[in-house]
Amino acid sequence: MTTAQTTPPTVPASARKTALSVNINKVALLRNTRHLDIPNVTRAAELCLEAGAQGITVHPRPDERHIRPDDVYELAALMKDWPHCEFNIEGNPFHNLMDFERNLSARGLPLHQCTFVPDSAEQFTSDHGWSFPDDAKRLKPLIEQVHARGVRVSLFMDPIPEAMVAAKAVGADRVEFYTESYARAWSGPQKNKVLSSFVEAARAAAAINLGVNAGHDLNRDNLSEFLRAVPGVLEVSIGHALIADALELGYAATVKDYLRCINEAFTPA
Ligand SMILES: CC(=O)[C@@H](O)[C@H](O)COP(=O)(O)O
Ligand SMILES: NCC(=O)COP(=O)(O)O
Repeated sequence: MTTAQTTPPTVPASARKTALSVNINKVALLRNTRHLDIPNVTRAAELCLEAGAQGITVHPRPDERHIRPDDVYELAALMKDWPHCEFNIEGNPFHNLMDFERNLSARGLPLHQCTFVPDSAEQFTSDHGWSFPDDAKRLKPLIEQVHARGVRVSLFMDPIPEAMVAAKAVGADRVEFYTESYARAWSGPQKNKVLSSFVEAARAAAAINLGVNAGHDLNRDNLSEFLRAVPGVLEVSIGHALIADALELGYAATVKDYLRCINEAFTPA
């Protein structure tokens, strides 16, 4: 029995409150502009966890523009002190992601979730999900390898209802909805139309017991409305806007305000 296939949750996904996983890529980006280890990435993660974040996410890109290999292993060591919180690593499994997953397992360091993202090595930022059926055959064995080491697999996906069955068929435990289209539409007339695609995709995922995460360009303005509308989101991973907010408010106050936004979505209107 792997972690990925552990006993189903006692609380139905639709009733569970969404977990906040803080992506700390941008702390590393700032750190990398000097040779001083300021700001310290691990300390940033610790402060976010102390403030109530339920997880930490990193996306160690091949060009090491922000998160570097040492950050991954130091953060995993930190997570040993936070057994009820999760460590999520994002990346392209055909680049460097599998090496991190294998090495963490070999070193006995915690890793709870791998999020497969189809980014090219030099991509500016993540901007699309996996394509089915094109990607199915090559993804399936990698998902099996990660499962064999007891780690959950989430596939970064656009909110396409028909694609949920294909994601489940290749063995994914969850999908992570790429939410940039929602963030871009949030202040305009297309918001509800765009939001409905996420609602339909979430319903399609729930119908086949496929978990739903979400992330990219979520912030304190758009988060509550998304979670109130889209059923059963288990985890949001938020980095860019949250770290920008923390430059103004500090990590602790910022994390608590994002948790407030999440709680607001689960509070009857
Ligand atoms: C997969 C995704 O949408 C983001 O988590 C991604 O990690 C952002 O990467 P950058 O922080 O390099 O823009
Ligand atoms: N998977 C999304 C993530 O980890 C952070 O995305 P963003 O908030 O930095 O856009």
